[in-house]
Amino acid sequence: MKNNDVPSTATLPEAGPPTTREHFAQWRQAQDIRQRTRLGGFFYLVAWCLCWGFASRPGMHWAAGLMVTALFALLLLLRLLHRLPRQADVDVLRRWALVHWNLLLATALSWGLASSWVLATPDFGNARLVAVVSTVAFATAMVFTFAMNRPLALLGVAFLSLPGIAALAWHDAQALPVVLTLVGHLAFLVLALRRGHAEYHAHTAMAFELLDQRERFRALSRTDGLTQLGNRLHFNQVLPEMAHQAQRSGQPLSLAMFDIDWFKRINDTHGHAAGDACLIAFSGWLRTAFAGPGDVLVRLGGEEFGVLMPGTTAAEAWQRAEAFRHQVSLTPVAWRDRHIAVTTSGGVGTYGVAIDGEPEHLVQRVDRALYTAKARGRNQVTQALGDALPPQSDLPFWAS
Ligand SMILES: Nc1nc2c(ncn2[C@@H]2O[C@H](COP(=O)(O)OP(=O)(O)OP(=O)(O)O)[C@@H](O)[C@H]2O)c(=O)[nH]1
Repeated sequence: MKNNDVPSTATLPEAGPPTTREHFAQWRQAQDIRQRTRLGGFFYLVAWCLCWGFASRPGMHWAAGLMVTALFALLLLLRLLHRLPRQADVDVLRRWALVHWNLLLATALSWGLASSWVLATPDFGNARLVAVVSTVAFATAMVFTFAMNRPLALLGVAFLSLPGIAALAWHDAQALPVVLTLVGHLAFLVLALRRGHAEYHAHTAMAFELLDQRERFRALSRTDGLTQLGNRLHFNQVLPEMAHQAQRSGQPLSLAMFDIDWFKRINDTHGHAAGDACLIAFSGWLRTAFAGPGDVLVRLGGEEFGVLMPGTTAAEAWQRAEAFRHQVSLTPVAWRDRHIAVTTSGGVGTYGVAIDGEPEHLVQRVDRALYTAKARGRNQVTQALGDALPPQSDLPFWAS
């Protein structure tokens, strides 16, 4: 971002949600998957332990049972350990989601195979009911929790349900009503997934619209409509941040304030539209003259402008302001068939914790310097009291 523009929708704070539609959708999906996957792994482990523990002859299958327990414990651990990357771009998020989906599908397939073993093995006795009920619960949860990715959720449901249904149909002729009920439930889940998927993405799109509009309004509320520079609200927000940053980094932070001289006279002589043209031209000159990295330009109100220059010493700031003033005095504003001569007065100051304390004090010092420049006859730049004056050798030739 160029700092002389107010923050756009593409420049949210680091911790905020992404600001492009695709990035936001991917970010939100990853967040939802991460949040919704937390408890899932526990349920599979618990359901398996119930099946195994309530088998009528559990001792017969201790080795296999233990291995399945270890498998679900491992999958649970992997799901918990697979954390979301911070500040990730779209591709990183997409890859993360894919890896996590693989863990979810591996868990679903493991459950499908384990439950089919339970259902096909008479030793498990009443635990077979636990397996059927758990399968129904897991498949339903898969549809309602992970509807964001329809094909993968469908695959998960198939992994969870089909092995058990096949085992029941194959090994137990009396289970036909149960099999039919499970197939009916499966059909309901497919339909529910279709609707849930559409609703999930509609909701995400709406959330993005709201966020985007909020950012647009925020940027608009901080932009001056005539010059498209930041406005005073923007200035009031960035000044303390930049002062704090300067304090932390030990780098200087300078402020220049400019006021167009005899602006009322320009309005009265050439009309309000000509005055507006001067303000627009003036802001364009500011953009050209103060295009340093991190420079922040604002229209403080009326015909008054401010420039925050991070990493700029008092002497450098004064030189830049003085060079700008000189350039303005040489460049008339072309408006219709006229050339309107414009001059500006300026005040310059550098933030110092010892002198200023609060950044607002720097504004007062620079404002006073600006009024001194006006009082001394205009078309000049004055250094704020408390700042070190630039050595004479550093002054440009026209100012010495
Ligand atoms: N065209 C135009 N005029 C504006 C705008 N905002 C403020 N003004 C005018 O700017 C003028 C400012 O006049 P003053 O505050 O008296 O200052 P000045 O005439 O520049 O005199 P000094 O600052 O003392 O040199 C007023 O006439 C305002 O109406 C604007 O957006 N467009």
